Amino acid sequence: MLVERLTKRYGPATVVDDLSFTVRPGVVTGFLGPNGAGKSTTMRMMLGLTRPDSGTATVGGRAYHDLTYPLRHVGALLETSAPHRGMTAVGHLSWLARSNRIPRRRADEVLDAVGLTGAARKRVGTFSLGMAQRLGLAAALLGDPQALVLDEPVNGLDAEGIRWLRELLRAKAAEGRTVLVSSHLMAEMAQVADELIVISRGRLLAETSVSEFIGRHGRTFVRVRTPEPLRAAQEFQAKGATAVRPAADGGLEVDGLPAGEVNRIAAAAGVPVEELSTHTGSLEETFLKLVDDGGDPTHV
Ligand SMILES: Nc1ncnc2c1ncn2[C@@H]1O[C@H](COP(=O)(O)OP(=O)(O)OP(=O)(O)O)[C@@H](O)[C@H]1O
Repeated sequence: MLVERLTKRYGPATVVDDLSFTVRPGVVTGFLGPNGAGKSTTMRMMLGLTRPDSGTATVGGRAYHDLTYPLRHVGALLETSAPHRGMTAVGHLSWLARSNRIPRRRADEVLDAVGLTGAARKRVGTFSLGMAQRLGLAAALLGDPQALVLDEPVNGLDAEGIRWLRELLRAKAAEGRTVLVSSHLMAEMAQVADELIVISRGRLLAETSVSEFIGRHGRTFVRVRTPEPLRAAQEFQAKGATAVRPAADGGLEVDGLPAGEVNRIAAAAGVPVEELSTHTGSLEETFLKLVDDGGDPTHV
């Protein structure tokens, strides 16, 4: 999936601003951004539901609206794609299948895949949020598409549902499919995504792997517990630490030195070390820091 210089304005507000990125097959790509960053608008433009002011979005080289039977190419879950409340789950999926010339048996198959076989004949209006979300995923999977575009699919799922979804997305990527999944839940994204596209105020902040993103923007420090924190802090600072902070538990956080070096410095100074570990900032911290840095792409 290729997004090239997409721009969308609503009145005076530019909600998607000259945005370009590539979503590769075979991996799960997380689409991250704070609320209102423009994720849903971008996904809607990728799916031909919102018209861009400029720029293009293509799937396998074709625009979504050029696909005769789009569900066979791209499966989508959007916040607004709720089926009619009076329909049964299987009725809704059968109707979708018919409209895209997909065999009717796929409705049963995808209901089974999302764990809704028991609710197949219930009216969608009676569904819990989690069940509705599973039905939305079933619709996305219906045409056995090569690409999936899922807007906040975790919404409404319980812990077991989230685990299930994570495995499903990984399995689809492992089959060589293209999987784009948006979320504002960073911790969740860190567990499921391989690649990240980060936007803020409609602009691209980062297009990178999760580990590279944390490595480049995350804060890595060494945590040391010692009965002589003052003397230890002086030693670390004298030997190249860029900062030494007291931690809440009475230990120290040392920036700018690898753990082995911290250990050697302490040993050479005769400072006893009770505990030594390296910490990497979580995706949550990393993301908030990046967005706080002003959302200026030159920071990346
Ligand atoms: N149809 C519309 N008319 C006017 N403004 C809109 C419309 N759709 C979206 N916006 C505005 O565009 C901005 C981006 O919204 P969008 O829903 O794309 O963000 P998002 O990153 O998906 O956020 P969230 O996680 O809150 O859904 C918001 O400020 C929103 O109010």
